Amino acid sequence: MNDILNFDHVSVQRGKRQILNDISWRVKAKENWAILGLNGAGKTTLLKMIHGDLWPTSGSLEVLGGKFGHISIPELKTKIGWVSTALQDELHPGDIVDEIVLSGKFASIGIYQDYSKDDMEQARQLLCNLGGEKLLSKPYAVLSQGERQLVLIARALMTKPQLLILDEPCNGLDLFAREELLERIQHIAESPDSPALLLVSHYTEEILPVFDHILLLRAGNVVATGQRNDLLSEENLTSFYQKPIAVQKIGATRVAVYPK
Ligand SMILES: Nc1ncnc2c1ncn2[C@@H]1O[C@H](COP(=O)(O)OP(=O)(O)OP(=O)(O)O)[C@@H](O)[C@H]1O
Repeated sequence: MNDILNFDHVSVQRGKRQILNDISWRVKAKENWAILGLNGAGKTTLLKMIHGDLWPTSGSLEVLGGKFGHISIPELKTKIGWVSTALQDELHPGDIVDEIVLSGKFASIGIYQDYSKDDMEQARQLLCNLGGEKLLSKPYAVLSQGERQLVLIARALMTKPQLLILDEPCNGLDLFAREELLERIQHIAESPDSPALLLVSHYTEEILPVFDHILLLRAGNVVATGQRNDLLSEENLTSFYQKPIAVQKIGATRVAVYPK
């Protein structure tokens, strides 16, 4: 089976600024990864590259078995689900939820192609599976932040992607909406045909156990990659953030961290 991602000495430079520096990172099939890094570490740049929105300045990158330079980027985009609050800004307030979900089939913002009854049924089913059945005919503008995220996840799943990117999916959610969304994500991860998941979050408590691997990114450099349980220790995170860090267990499997 192909790797999901294979970064081989990838760097990204803008002007004189090195945004990502010599990244070598492999994500194998069936692995789910979380990326941790402070503001400006380069997480969004990394995600944009995976999504084909920008190219490495040097090094070689393979996404879902296709090497950049040899693959069709529009085709790649249909294999990747993308959920981010930044995407919300691109939607039009008047768009109706079913159309937003359907647009995922074409990896576009509006619907520019014909869709079938089956597509419509799939969109409905995806929203129902996420608990959003009541949202189908609502305009996007009236949805709560949590509901908007559900719609974006349903949209991202329309093409049955091989990789689902969740860029700070809990941004702006209240305590309970966040737990609900995390439960939905857990549910997706546990389904037999789940895509590989890639999560970016600033908060370790959002890194569910299904995210079995972690990448620590600091100032454009990969500081560490490894198993979730190994990396989420006080010692590792103190060394990563370069400040004393306390790690507090939440329940059996999750942890919160804060500066000491
Ligand atoms: N096109 C560009 N030209 C110059 N600098 C850029 C460009 N794009 C990003 N940067 C810079 O690269 C750094 C990394 O940006 P990026 O958005 O990838 O960080 P991030 O880890 O996603 O941050 P945050 O957590 O705040 O979203 C930032 O300092 C940003 O200002």
